[in-house]
Amino acid sequence: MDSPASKVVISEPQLLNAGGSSRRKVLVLNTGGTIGMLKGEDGSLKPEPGALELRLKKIEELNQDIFPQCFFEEFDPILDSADMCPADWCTIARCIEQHYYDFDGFVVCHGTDTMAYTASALSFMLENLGKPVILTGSQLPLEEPLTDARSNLLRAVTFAGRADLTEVCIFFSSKLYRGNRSKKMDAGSLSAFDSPNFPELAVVGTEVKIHSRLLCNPPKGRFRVHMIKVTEIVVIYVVPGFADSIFDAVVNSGRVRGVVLLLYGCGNAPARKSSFLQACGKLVEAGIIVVACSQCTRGSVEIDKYAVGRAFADRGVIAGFDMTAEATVTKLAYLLSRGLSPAECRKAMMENLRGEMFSPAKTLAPWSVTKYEYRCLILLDESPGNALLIPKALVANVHRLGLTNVVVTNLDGKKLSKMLPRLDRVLLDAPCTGSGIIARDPSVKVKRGQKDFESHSRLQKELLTAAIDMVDAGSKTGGYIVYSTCSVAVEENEAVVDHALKTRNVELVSFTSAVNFGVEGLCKYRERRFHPSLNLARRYYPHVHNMDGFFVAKLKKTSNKVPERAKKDRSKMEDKVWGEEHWTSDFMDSVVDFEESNGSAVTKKKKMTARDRKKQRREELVKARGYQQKYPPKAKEESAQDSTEPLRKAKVKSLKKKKEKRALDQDAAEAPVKKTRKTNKAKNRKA
Ligand SMILES: NC(=O)C[C@H](N)C(=O)O
Repeated sequence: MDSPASKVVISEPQLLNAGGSSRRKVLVLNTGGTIGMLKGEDGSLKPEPGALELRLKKIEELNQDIFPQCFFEEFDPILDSADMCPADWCTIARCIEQHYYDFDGFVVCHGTDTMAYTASALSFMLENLGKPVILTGSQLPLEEPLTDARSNLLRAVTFAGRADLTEVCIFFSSKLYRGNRSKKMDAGSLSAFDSPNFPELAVVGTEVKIHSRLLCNPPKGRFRVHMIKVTEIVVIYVVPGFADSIFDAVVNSGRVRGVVLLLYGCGNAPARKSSFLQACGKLVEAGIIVVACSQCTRGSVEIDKYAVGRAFADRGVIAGFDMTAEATVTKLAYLLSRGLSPAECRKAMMENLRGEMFSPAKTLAPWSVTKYEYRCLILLDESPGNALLIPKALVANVHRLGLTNVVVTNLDGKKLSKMLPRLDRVLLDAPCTGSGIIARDPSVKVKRGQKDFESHSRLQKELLTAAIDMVDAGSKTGGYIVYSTCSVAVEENEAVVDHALKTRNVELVSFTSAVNFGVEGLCKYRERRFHPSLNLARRYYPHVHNMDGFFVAKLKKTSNKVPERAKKDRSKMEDKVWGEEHWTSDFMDSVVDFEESNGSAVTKKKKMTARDRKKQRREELVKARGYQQKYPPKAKEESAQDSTEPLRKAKVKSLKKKKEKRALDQDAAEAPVKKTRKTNKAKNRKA
């Protein structure tokens, strides 16, 4: 740390653009680099204080609503990044700490040459970071007409305004990378960066594609800043036939605290020449942390894969797995600066702290397995039996979780229990209707019908039963089944678990204290009743928990025996024979005759006569014409009687009688006239 550290004049940061204060606020901190350089008289590029701020203020687009409100601060002096040192990383970290609660995000303008080191260092120094810190720069100065600075900076600012990013990133040439995974790969290209062992977090094309599942989880603790004070770290790039005696100098100096060895391939070095091996042993004995990284940009160090590598592991050299050299060096410096003992430091070096590596050690923690030799089987529910297509997102998730020894298959999940030995744990994230994503995709409301819920529920019950059958109840490390769906439907959640509780020897158990949010599973829903222990399951709702709707239940298998299923009543009747020879008098007496009055089903079944049909049609017609409403039946109190039918019949009868009588009277009245006419006619004829 020989060069003097830069300072940030912490005053009031300068506002760069107009716009309402309702916009998110981003602080742009210029540390230097080509982005703000100007050509000197000799034609060489030099950092020019104030030049970047001036240029930025002229960018009209920054005033548009899509950009956050930007404020500006600058290093004093601003530096070519080749001149930056850990003290400058501390200056950046301090500036962020100072303004942490004033801004929603931070952009650090930085030279490209050591940007990956600064990004890695900041990722460790800023513990529990809950806001985006985006480093960016350019290969050409902002002054140049065809510069890449402008688009890099404008994009970096928009990413810094996002609430879902809570980590240190590098944005360069249309891609957003995790800071401690990135590397400057090209000295001349405008796409200078890459993150060789980890997918990019976002890609900018005609639209921005964020790979949300790769992002670091929001922090659970308070934001804290740690400074890097220990810088006595040596990086040795191993080449064939080099002199081992230089190691003595390292050991004898008494100052070196850490050594990063850049070895061949997956962590190999010459072991036949025992002097190198012995020298490494001496370093470890002296309390120096020796970490092996690879000279290859892609892949991971597996120090014990080859005999030559194993010899180093036996001497206490630890693997840096798939970390970049930049991340390894800065992580080592950070851990040593935190005052950890060599043993603690070695342990932490192999743990994944900020997404910088995928280390088995870290991922084993939630699985509470102490060895690395475990296997994770991932079953895809896509097209069972067809050629296996592993989705990119799955690969990315495996990386994110740091899973190793993963087997992916698309065999039929219901048959899997017969193909595998008993397992310790199974996580069944069952295929579901996805009703929980309603907030993100409201179209599920119309896409899913009752049949989907029923069919999914059936499949889920089968899969959960199969998953339980796969687990060994006697497992010392597990015997657990976790069932989850991204649905909020009772049919797909509580009903499925309840079915498992009835058909297998399992019980619901509570989650660890880490799962400290969500609401309890339902024990009753409308007419349905579930096992009371279903309150141990957890439900998550989009409108309450600000996430997709989700259900999760943890089951512990209590026995490998499959319980006898309770027989249904009808099974008792199976041995009854309905042959004629069994029609004994007793049997015939037991037959129940349904009375017409109370056996509505029987009456319904009675064949309708033409008269009945006519009557029914008439009633329907009357109803359709609304006569009932216009002339409601008077007999309200009459309805209190058993039936209105006899009354109605009596009324009809009397009406009929009246009608007949009237007709007779009419006939009687008409009859003499006819007679007279007849007599007249007869008289006439006679005459
Ligand atoms: N493109 C650049 O920014 C390179 C410059 N030398 C720097 O790292 O500061």
